[in-house]
Formats: sequence, structure tokens, C-alpha cells
Amino acid sequence: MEIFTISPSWLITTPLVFFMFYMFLHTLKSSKSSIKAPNLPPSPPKLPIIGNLHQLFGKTRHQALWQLSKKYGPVMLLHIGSKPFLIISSPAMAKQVLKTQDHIFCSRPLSKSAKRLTYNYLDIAFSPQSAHRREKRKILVSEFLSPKRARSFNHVLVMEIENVVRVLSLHPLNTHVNLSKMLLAMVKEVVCKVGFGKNYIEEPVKGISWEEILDEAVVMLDGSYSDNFPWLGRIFDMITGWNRKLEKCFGNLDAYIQMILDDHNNDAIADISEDDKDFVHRLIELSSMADASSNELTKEDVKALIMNVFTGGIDTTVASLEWAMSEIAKSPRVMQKLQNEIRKKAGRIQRVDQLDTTNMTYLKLVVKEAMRLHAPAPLLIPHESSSHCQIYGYDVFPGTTTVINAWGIGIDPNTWGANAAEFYPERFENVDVDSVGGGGNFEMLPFGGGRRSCPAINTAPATVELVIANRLYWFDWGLPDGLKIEDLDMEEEGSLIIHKKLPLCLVPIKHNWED
Ligand code: HEM
Repeated sequence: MEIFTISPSWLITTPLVFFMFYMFLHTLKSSKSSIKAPNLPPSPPKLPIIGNLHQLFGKTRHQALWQLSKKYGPVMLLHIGSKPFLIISSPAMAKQVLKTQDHIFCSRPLSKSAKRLTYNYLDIAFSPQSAHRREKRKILVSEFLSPKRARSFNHVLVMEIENVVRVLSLHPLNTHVNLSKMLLAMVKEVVCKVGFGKNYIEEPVKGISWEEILDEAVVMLDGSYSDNFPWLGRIFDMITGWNRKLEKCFGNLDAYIQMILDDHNNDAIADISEDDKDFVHRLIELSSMADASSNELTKEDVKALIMNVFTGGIDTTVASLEWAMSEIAKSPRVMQKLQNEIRKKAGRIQRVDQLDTTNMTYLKLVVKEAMRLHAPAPLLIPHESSSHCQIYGYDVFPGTTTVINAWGIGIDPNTWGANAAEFYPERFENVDVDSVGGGGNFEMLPFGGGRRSCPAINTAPATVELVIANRLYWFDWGLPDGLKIEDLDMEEEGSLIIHKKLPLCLVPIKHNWED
């Protein structure tokens, strides 16, 4: 048998097979090139396993991200472990995320701590977007941030300011006070009294103070290793005791909130007049209105809403006040001009409740300017994309954690000019200040923007203004002995909310009207 003879049929079929194989490869290649590779945003080089994590060490996160954005642009893609993070660092790009495509970016990323501390995503701030969440946001606005509640808020605030003015008036001459501590105590007192009827701060639960519980909860809400590193992170969380810490933190927070609820459940709510009902009374009332609809408020919903008032309302307001007073103390020119306005417009008054800040325009500029330079939540609360979209021509895929660098946007010389880093309230002089940073404007975003913007956006600035006006009406403020203005420390500390690292200590000098 002639094995190696070539038959005529082979002569025909072999080139045919080669031709078909060539055509197959060609089709494969051209169909591959027709599936366009995604156009991803620029990314700094990353390391195996940790991704870009190492580039965030050393500075606060908002500062590190701002530095990176100078090199990689206003839309940047980072990876922390396996998780993609879209970093937004310009007003135009923030507008894309918070307005133009807000419907895509209005969710929040899931995290182990948010799940636990919000009673399985039942709160407003840290839970993904849902119809039920939106209903609860409406309840917070109508029951805690309404004009009616604002009046009672104002009433309690004025009483607390009066207390502080009395304490400061008796303060030994030429000695400083820890203003940061005083502001924190005052804001807590007011929020507790308005929200929960009395100050629960002094009542430790399981031997732990409310302050410790809250501080721990805010740190925990920042996330855990396993949020970004599914396998290694889980082991790390176990070894470092993070899981146990979270359970303990939740147990303490829940016990605290339960104590508030128990107190209120003992009240005969039906017998309390509408004006005397606090926020928790109203939540209990709403939850008892048995409703077959899905918008029914469960006991867990009520607890999660109380948790939001604690975590959302106190630290942010204190940080705003602390930074504003620090900037004023650092600028004698601004302090003098502001005091002139407040004292001239208020005239001689005897009581704190007589101080009306409505027409104090420079005061508004000062508060705005302080919030521009010191957005209390410098990276807002992370958003998350729910579907594929494009930002600035770059592809963004669903499930991308989206971080808006509100701090960087607020200090950017491209927007604010060469003196962007300077505390200069006059920059807002010919601007409609109410619209700046008001959610529709993206050049400063202390309250975020879009559907997930802060619901206290219209009420919180008035609180800050009233407290500052009173501090400056009744007192002149000096620096502690030996401290020069340039030595006043402005270092930042914190995670979600940024405070002054060192407390603000100033010397109160009661204003003498006879001068
Ligand atoms: C000066 C004071 C305040 C500042 C600077 C501030 C700032 C912010 C910021 C930056 C956000 C995130 C926005 C975003 O992710 O786009 C936020 C959300 C929120 N804030 Fe405030 N806040 C303040 C006061 C308050 C107060 C008094 C409350 C009342 C309880 C409050 C409740 C909330 C809630 C519930 C959210 C979540 C909104 C949502 O996800 O739909 N905040 N706030």
C-alpha cells in the first residue's frame, strides 16, 4: 500500500481546509476588534492584591486623592483591593454625577458595618436607593427638619447659647476655654433635646458613654478590610477583632437607642400636645399607624432613623462651627468686620433671643467661606453607580463606588483663583450666596448634591450662623498667652467627618459696650 502517495482529492481538500481556517481566524479577529475595549478613566499604577491602597497612605484621604487627581485628572479610576473606585475632582464632573446622571449614581455601596449599624440597610444615609428609603427621608424632613421643628430647635438652641454666654462671662480673666469641647457639648444637648426630648448624653449604657459609642460607630461606618478584599480581608477582620468590635458597637448603639425608645413608650403619647411631641414621639406614632402598605415603619426603621440623627446631625454641625471659629480667630480683619456687622445690626440687646441674624450678610459669607475651605465630610458619603454609563467619555460600570472630593473642589485654584487657599469671605460678595454650595451649584459641595444631598442643607447653615453670631456679639476672642496667629494649628483628623486635630482654645473677653 502506498501510504505516502498523494491522491487528487487531497490536493483539493487540503488548500480548502487551510482557506477555511484562515477565514475563521480572520472573522474571529475582526469580530474581536468590533467589540470595543472599554475606555476606562486614567488610573495611577497599581500593585498586585492591594491595588492603589498604598497611594492613600501618609496624608488624609481627601488630600491624597487631590494630589493624585492633579496628575491623573478630574475623573480617575482607582482600585482598592479588587473594588473599583471612581474619583471625581472637578465641578463639571461632579455635576455629571450629582445632577445629569444622578439617577445612576444615587445609590450607596454595601458594606458590612453599614449593614449591621443600620439594621440591615434601613437608614437614610448609608443604605442603597429604594422607595422605602425615600419615604423615610421624607419623614426625617417633615418631622425633624420642618419649619415647625426648626422653631423648637431655635428655642432650645437659644437657651443653650444663653447658658454658654453665662458660663463664659464668669470665666476667669485671661484664661482660655476649650471651644471645641464647648461646641460639641452644646450641639449634642440641642439635638438630643429636640430629637429625643431630653439630654441622654450623661446616661452611660453598659458603662460606656454615649460619646464613645457614637465615635466608634462613625469610625466603623468608614468600612472594613473585607469590604475591599473579600478573602484576605475576611481573615484580617477576624484576626484584628474587627467583627467582634462591630458586634459590640452595634450592641451598645442599639442598647442606647432602645433606652430612648423605652422612655418614650412609657409616655402617654396621645395625651401630649402636638407642640410638645419630640421626633421620637412622632416616629412611634407613625409606626403604630398600622398600614398594609410597604411604607409601614417598623421598630427597626425607627431605630435606624434615630441612628441617622445621631450620626448625621451632630459631628457635621460641630465640625462646621469649629472650623469657622478657627478661621475667624486666625483672621483679625475678618473677626473685626464681622463683629462690627453683628453688633451694629443687632444694636444693644439684653438677651440672646433678641439677636436676629436674618440680615447679617457678611456673617453668611463668613460661614460659606469656612465651609468652602473645610467641607466637614470632605469626600461626602460614597455613591455607587447602578448601571453602565459614561462620564467625560469614560466608561463607568455598575457597582463602581463613586467618591466626590468636595474638599478638593472647594480649594481648587482653577475655580477659586490664585487666592483659593485664603480665608476671604469677600469672594462671595457679588454672588447669590444662598445658591452657592446649595446643591444646585457644584463649585462647592459641603452638603453634597442631587438625590442623596444632605436633607439639612437649608437648616444647618442657619444654626451655624446663629451660634457664631452670639459668640462674636457677646465676646471678643484672643489667643492663649504666647500663641501667635500663625501658630494656630489647623491640622485635620478623622475619617468620614474631619475635625481639627487639636482642640480650638481661645480666650473669651466679655465685650464692653461702654467703649
Ligand atoms: C453643617 C451641618 C451638616 C453638614 C455639613 C452635612 C453634610 C452632609 C453631607 C456632605 C452628606 C452626604 C451627601 C452626599 O453623599 O452627596 C450628608 C448627608 C446626610 N445628612 Fe447631613 N450635614 C449636616 C447636618 C445634618 C443634620 C443636622 C442632619 C439631621 C439629622 C443631617 C442628616 C443627613 C442625612 C440623613 C444624610 C443622608 C442623605 C441621603 O443619603 O439621602 N445632616 N450630610
